[in-house]
Amino acid sequence: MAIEFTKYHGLGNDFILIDNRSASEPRLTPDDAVKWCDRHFGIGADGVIFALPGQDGTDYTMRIFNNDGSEPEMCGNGIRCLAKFIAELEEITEPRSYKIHTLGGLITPKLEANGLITVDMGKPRLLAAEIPTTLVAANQKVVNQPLEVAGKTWQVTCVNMGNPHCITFVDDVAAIPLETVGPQFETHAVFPKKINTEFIQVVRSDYLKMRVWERGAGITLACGTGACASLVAGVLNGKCDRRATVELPGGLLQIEWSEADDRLYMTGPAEKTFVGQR
Ligand SMILES: N[C@H](CCC[C@H](N)C(=O)O)C(=O)O
Repeated sequence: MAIEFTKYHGLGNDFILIDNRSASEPRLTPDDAVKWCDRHFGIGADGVIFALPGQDGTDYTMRIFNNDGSEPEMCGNGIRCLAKFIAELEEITEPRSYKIHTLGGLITPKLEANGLITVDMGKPRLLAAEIPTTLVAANQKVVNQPLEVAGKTWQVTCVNMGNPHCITFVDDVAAIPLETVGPQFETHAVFPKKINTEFIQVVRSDYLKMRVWERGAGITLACGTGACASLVAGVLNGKCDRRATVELPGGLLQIEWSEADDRLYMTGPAEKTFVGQR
């Protein structure tokens, strides 16, 4: 039987969204996700996102499969797309928040009157055991630590935003050979659950430029959890303010790491591109 889907993107980080409210398990398997995400033989996407019934008092549950079939804990651009998708399913037009259960914890996106979505992304986790990584002792933070990748020593900072991130500050993000170094970071032995890798150029203390190699998806045009992790890394290294614009190849995100509650807040768009069935 054909399955309906809606295609969304958050700054070019694109997803196939599936209405999964009638079942507690995703309607597609990880292998299906690989086929559906193929940009030549399938629909084409960075991942598949399922709107499942809520649990533990939440409105909904989000599960996501990367386009390699792996299942990450969280997705920042994806949860903005999910919020808009749900509002469409519920025929809601006025601003409202949703409590979403994810494998990375409770995440709360809020539809704003201006069409943007502000997401409470929760608190960063900074200890090596929480990333996870074996780069330093389990109870230590990973800030500005040397890591050998592709024959070069990089100074890295690691942050978990539900999913794991490794951030490196560089003078010119455009000069980074992402296709070469990305996979070698992703599968490095010090990251037992693999890693998302962000390269950051500090333009001003309130403006960062970012490129990303995503775990399970490769080069994407934007990464919401990565933008949050990168701002945290910038603050930890004394390179940026707690509120900054992050410029990604797909567009801009506004990120704040609240001093008051230690939580990250991300504001950005989500756009519907088409509907279909397969
Ligand atoms: N590939 C990521 C999940 C998607 C994250 C990204 N698209 C975002 O917007 O946060 C991972 O395996 O952790």
